[in-house]
Amino acid sequence: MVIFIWKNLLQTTKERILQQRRMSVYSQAHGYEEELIKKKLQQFAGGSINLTKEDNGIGILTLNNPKSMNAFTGTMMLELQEKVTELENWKDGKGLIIYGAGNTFCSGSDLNVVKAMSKFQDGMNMCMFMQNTLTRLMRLPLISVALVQGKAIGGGAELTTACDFRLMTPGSEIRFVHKLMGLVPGWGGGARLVRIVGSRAALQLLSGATRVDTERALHLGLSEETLSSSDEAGALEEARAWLSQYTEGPVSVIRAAKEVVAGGRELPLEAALRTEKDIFGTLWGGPANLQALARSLKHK
Ligand SMILES: CC[C@H](C(=O)O)C(=O)SCCNC(=O)CCNC(=O)[C@H](O)C(C)(C)COP(=O)(O)OP(=O)(O)OC[C@H]1O[C@@H](n2cnc3c(N)ncnc32)[C@H](O)[C@@H]1OP(=O)(O)O
Repeated sequence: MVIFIWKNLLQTTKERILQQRRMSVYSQAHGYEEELIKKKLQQFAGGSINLTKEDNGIGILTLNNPKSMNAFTGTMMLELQEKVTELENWKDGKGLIIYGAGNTFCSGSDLNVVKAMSKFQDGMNMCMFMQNTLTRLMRLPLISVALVQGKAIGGGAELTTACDFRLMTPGSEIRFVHKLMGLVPGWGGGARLVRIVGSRAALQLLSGATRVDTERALHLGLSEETLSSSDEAGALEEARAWLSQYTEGPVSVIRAAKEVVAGGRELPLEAALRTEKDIFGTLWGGPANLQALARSLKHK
């Protein structure tokens, strides 16, 4: 019995590691040294990333380092990776809201970490670590929303692009300040921005380090909506209500919808079509499908 449980546990762990690798961009083959960068990031402590999983299937991820405008310390980067793993294993999840504590979103990497990691290989490893984490976040079978209050700067702006949608509160802004630091985005925010706003607008935002206010974000399609609340509790409630219009319904169907879109977003057409067929197959003749067929089929 003990051997059976042990073997099962090993198998599950192995499957999880394989799944994480499948969802990531970089491995050792790309010169990525994950254990080394994790050890280094551990040295820069402070703040936290908190996750609450609500009964309605919506997860709330809080960036919590308000004294530094929620800048990412090393341990926050590590915690973000852990929370993404937890979300990958949350089978009842349908949606995710990411927001920052203290009425502001995130001011990117902690500048103390940036300064201490100025060696080439450290920068490359940190870049690959964050790209892996944010790619896995983007590929979660959850409909995700970045709730932008205050400022989303540098890596904070990049994080918003790893979500399916962005909602902004009055007076908030998104700004890719990398040019002003002699850089370009490194957390995958440049590549994702092109897919959200198109290459011309993305080039303007990166090469101009342009402040994107709520009006411009709406115009560019970077934001879905400007919320009416400016305070944390009110904005969070509005974001929940906005998201719930898309997360209402059976878990299997909502997650499948996200997976089909994620495939369509990233894969060449034929591969996306095959992915869609496979996901369709998981629903056809399933409980949600049969229940719907048994009900009235008029969609008035
Ligand atoms: C490798 C690039 C990386 C990436 O994209 O991958 C990055 O993200 S690099 C970081 C990019 N971000 C910045 O450069 C932000 C720098 N900070 C600012 O421009 C301002 O602080 C701002 C606009 C975020 C907020 O300005 P505001 O006037 O509203 O507040 P304060 O400046 O007084 O800030 C309060 C407090 O927070 C500290 N702070 C803010 N951002 C960071 C940060 N990224 N790292 C560390 N600390 C940060 C700021 O120093 C103040 O602390 P205090 O002790 O009061 O001086």
